[in-house]
Amino acid sequence: MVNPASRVKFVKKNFLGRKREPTVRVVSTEEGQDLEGEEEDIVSIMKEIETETTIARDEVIAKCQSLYRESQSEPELGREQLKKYLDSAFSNEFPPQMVALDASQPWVLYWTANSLKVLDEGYLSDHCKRRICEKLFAISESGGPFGGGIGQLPHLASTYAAVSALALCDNVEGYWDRINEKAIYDWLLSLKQPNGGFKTCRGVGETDTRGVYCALSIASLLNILTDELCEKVVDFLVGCQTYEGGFGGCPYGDEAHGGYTFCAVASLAILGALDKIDQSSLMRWCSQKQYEPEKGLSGRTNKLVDGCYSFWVGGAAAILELYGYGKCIDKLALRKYILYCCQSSARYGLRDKPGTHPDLYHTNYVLLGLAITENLFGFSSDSQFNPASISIPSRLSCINPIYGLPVKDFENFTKHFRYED
Ligand SMILES: CC(C)=CCC/C(C)=C/CC/C(C)=C/COP(=O)(O)OP(=O)(O)O
Ligand SMILES: [Zn+2]
Repeated sequence: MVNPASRVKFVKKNFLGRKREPTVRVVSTEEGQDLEGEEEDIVSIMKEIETETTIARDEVIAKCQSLYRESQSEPELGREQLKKYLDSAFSNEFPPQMVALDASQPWVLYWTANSLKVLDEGYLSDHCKRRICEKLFAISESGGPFGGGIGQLPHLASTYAAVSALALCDNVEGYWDRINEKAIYDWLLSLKQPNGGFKTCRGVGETDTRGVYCALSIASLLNILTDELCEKVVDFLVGCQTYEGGFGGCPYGDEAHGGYTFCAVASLAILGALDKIDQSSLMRWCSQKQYEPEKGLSGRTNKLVDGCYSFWVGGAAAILELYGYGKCIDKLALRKYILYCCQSSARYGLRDKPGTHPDLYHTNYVLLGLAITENLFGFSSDSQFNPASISIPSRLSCINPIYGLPVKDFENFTKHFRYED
């Protein structure tokens, strides 16, 4: 048998490059130990591995529990407050401290418009739809691909956000007919890498599952998904599933994370290749991201719950449910986390967790997560998307979990590019 101390030394020297000494502990697995003793052991191990994150988690738990105790009945979603918050994003200039969003202008449009439409299909006015399209076509007069703002290089993430935002605008002023599918297709092909991934930007830019998802979402919405574009993409994605069951950003060598996992699972769904991965370890991983007593979802092992993973992990779980693999998260518990812990009367908008400020990104993904808790996803016998509603109050628009868009908008947009009505 290998001596545990020399094994640790070997791992440390050859694989980890650690600066801190690892803790070695021999745990007895003999049967017949009394339960009391086991509990004591678990407590002492937990104390020994106290870190900045475990301390922060204790604080989050205390805040969530206090909110859960505050009101016996589940709080309602503050629709009117949210509408005001979202409308104000369209009518006010952003303050200078938000300058970093200059490279994410299509994202801001998508988050805001999508949140309004998930709240209520009628909340996005025709005036706003026109302004969104005008802004996007000012970024790319030729109809795509799109950069993050005027004069910026076309990027997969901003083109994904722009196309998603346009999908919400109901072909107002005929803008859908001005989208340049051919230019977008040629550009997507130029970003393709030999390993099956997509570079996010010509010349510069990283290659990971986010880029794959953006490329496939754009191409499938616009009906330009060809075999050439899809070549080796499944291999790239399959290689991103880690030993934990979730997906990292790149094949063979990345930590499983909710954001990358959503991108991989949604991409595999678009490619009809969910059967190529280990679904049961993926489902176990998704379940393990939901914590008690917080009830929300975290993005990776031993990290904190955050409202946006209601969609990144909740959406991956909804896609698995849609394709008949069963349930892997507790939707009613997630709903509780969202309604009790992600909204506050002090500030409009939805947030990551108690103690953080709301923002447009979290508002969109928390709302998408809440929408997921209101439906059971599945297909009808003739293979049509056929969600069933769960009877709970606060009906949001039913969403397509693969695209993060209301079903109605997804259907109108994709029909347009299939039949050119
Ligand atoms: C379509 C598209 C572009 C999707 C983006 C998906 C997404 C949210 C990716 C997240 C990437 C990442 C490593 C976050 C870690 O943040 P952190 O370390 O601050 O958070 P954590 O502690 O919760 O892991
Ligand atoms: Zn977040």
